Amino acid sequence: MSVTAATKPRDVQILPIGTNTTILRSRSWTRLRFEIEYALAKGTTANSYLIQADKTALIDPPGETFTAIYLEALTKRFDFTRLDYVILGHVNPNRAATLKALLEIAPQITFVCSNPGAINLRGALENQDLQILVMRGDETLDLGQGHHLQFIPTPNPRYADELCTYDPQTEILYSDKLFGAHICGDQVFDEGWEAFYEDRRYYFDCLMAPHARQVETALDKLADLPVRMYATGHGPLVRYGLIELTKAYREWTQQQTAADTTVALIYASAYGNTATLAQAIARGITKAGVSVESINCEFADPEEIKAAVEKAAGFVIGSPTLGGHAPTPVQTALGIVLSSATNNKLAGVFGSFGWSGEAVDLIESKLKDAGYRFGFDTIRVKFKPNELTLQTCEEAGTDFAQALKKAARKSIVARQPATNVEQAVGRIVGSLCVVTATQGEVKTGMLASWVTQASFNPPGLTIAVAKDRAMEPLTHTGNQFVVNILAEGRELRKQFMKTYTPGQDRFAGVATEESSNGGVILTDALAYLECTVNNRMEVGDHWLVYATVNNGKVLNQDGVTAVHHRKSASYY
Ligand SMILES: Cc1cc2nc3c(=O)[nH]c(=O)nc-3n(C[C@H](O)[C@H](O)[C@H](O)COP(=O)(O)O)c2cc1C
Repeated sequence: MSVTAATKPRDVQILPIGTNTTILRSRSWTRLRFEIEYALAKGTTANSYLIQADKTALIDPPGETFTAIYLEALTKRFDFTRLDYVILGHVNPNRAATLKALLEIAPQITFVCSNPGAINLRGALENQDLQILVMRGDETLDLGQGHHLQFIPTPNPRYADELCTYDPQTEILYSDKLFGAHICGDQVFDEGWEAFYEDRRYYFDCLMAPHARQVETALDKLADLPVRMYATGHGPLVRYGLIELTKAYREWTQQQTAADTTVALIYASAYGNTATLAQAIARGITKAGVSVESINCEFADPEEIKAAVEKAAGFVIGSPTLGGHAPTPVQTALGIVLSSATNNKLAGVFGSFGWSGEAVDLIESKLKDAGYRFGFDTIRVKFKPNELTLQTCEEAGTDFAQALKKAARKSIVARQPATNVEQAVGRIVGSLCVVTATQGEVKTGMLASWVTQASFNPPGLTIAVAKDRAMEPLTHTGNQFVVNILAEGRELRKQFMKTYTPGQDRFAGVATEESSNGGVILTDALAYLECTVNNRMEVGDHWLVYATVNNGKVLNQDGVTAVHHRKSASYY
């Protein structure tokens, strides 16, 4: 049997990367969890580092799915009685099992983390007596032989305890969540870094864009360090493309902070489920060109919440239900929202619950009573989200953003007549197609008329996909889709011109078959083409997706290709 990503076992890859410095990459070849940041399904690596100078420090041991194999790999190369410090870029409950196991074999460990990290750590390990060195920004840690470590707190709403570590000996910045990517492979460094660009951008869009302001502050704090390498928490290390990636992070954050329309995304999450929903909603909003100011109300002060709500065109509140209530920080935030948000702002509510879900009901009813309009139907998810609930969240976020953009356009100008250029460009015609794609349980389809043959050998085509289309996440390099070319006639066209609610089945009532690449063939189409995405290019408000055609067939020999005629380039 051949070893594919789906069957490849998890392992730990070990390599020296600098003086006295080793990386241990815990590799997961398949999608790790149902969180939007893993949606490209390329696996990931949890990167940990070992610095062995006069003193020894271990940075960021992995989560519990790796506890056994990670410790086994380390035991073969390292004497645990020599381990002095464990440095944590952030503390998440998932790491607790590994840290507890480490403490058992090396009880002398001193943990090194930020102040909020220390609070999380004592909670996660259920131990108030841990030895912890708290790094607030000015303190350093000398491991000897030039490894005089500096620490830079880079907090954000999702990881309030984030801490970067800089080693002047090797000029390595241990950047935790910053600059990462979810990709698994044999390559440790980023030679040929352009190939990772798409994944890094997607990772940024999911994880960084909703708190671009804090990312900008982090970039400012890190700007003066002479860094030779970003030792990231996930994916290949950044060495060759360091300058370009730093510049790209600046540009991407500025795109967010400069956007005209903002949504305040206010939430709390005790166990991470509501935070996962928040991230998917944020992704849906930002991909439609509206920026998100995300606020974790556990760590935000009232003034910050008030300012974000006043500035925003809409707000979305998320809460878990704990003991029949919304947690106190959410109740406080709701009070601030009700007293500071005028009721022409668009509202949305979501949350994870276990059995009764009172928190979401309470927030929804208070907002309704206060007269707010809702940008999507309230989202209630039982415990952990799955692929479908995440898709629903993403699409709900996009609907929310589109409603805001529409309102903003209306308030500026009545529809302007098409310009000469728009009229002329509008005369370009394309055949009318329905592009369909499947990933796991998610099936989607969209009407497209910007489909063009692009190459003959291999047979290839381009499709322009608007950035806010539901389909967009399924059109990344390596994804497969089917182009169903429609025949003249309105039936199929009508089905896909409807407006769909988030997560709604777009194929209900339509005759379909499964294609050999797992996609959806519309049996009543004129022809279909099975394609694999080869490349994508950012072109203004669209992604231009180049795909090669692996298979295809004419289904209706007598039909004529439906063509989409328009009067102007400014609408579809
Ligand atoms: C201590 C505790 C109390 C809970 N109380 C409720 C409850 O009263 N009603 C309910 O629907 N779910 C309850 N749950 C389930 C949580 O709402 C559920 O685990 C949810 O996914 C947590 O979301 P979070 O990960 O964003 O914190 C409770 C869970 C815990 C741990």
